[in-house]
Amino acid sequence: MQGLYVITDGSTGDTLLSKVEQALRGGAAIVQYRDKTTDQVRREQEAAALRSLCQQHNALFIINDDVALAKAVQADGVHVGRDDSALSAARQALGKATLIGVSCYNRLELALDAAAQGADYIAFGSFFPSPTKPNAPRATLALLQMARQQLRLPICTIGGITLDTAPSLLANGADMLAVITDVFNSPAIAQQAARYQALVLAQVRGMPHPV
Ligand SMILES: Cc1ncc(COP(=O)(O)OP(=O)(O)O)c(N)n1
Ligand SMILES: Cc1ncsc1CCOP(=O)(O)O
Ligand SMILES: [Mg+2]
Repeated sequence: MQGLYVITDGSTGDTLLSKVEQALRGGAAIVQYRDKTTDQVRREQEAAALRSLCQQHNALFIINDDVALAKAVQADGVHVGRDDSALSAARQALGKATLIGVSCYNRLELALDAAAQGADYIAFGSFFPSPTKPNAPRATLALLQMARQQLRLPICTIGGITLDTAPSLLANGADMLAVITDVFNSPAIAQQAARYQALVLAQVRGMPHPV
């Protein structure tokens, strides 16, 4: 797993679909549906629509928090944090073929534990002040470097990421850049997503080839 990982910004209905479609056109590799409401009917409709949109663009589709919804719409994966289902329960409900991502905040020990329990990727953050989650714990580039050395799993970074800060995350071992505001608040979403994908490609191309 690698590239721009966009997370929906709370938009609903046609606005949501249009914003995600633009991000996918720009090259987003992964889309997470993050909707904190309890409107189950709308949530299921939107998740199903986003799933087909992602399929059309060969992007992975991940559901935030809700293991049952991920199962209902056959999403590619689910993302869980400390207030959500345990990784073991999510794995039991979803099986081996579904991706499970785990939030590890600023704690390497959580990531090592998640890796040992079979997580498919782990996420650290917030790396920068986040307009979406201003009180999120702050992670450092030093933590990211250590995690890169100790973990074989794909590493996702999140929190206040912009085009200016993204290169520092990629240079220190991030595989994925999870972004809400800097993509979905952009007046030109597709172009903004394409700029992120270009940064990821530049990093991959600049990396020394394994011997
Ligand atoms: C890719 C990614 N990383 C971290 C989070 C945060 O998850 P969590 O701590 O469960 O907080 P909420 O997003 O549920 O408020 C995420 N969603 N995605
Ligand atoms: C869900 C989440 N977890 C830590 S920061 C964050 C929000 C990231 O959004 P933004 O890109 O707007 O800072
Ligand atoms: Mg959560």
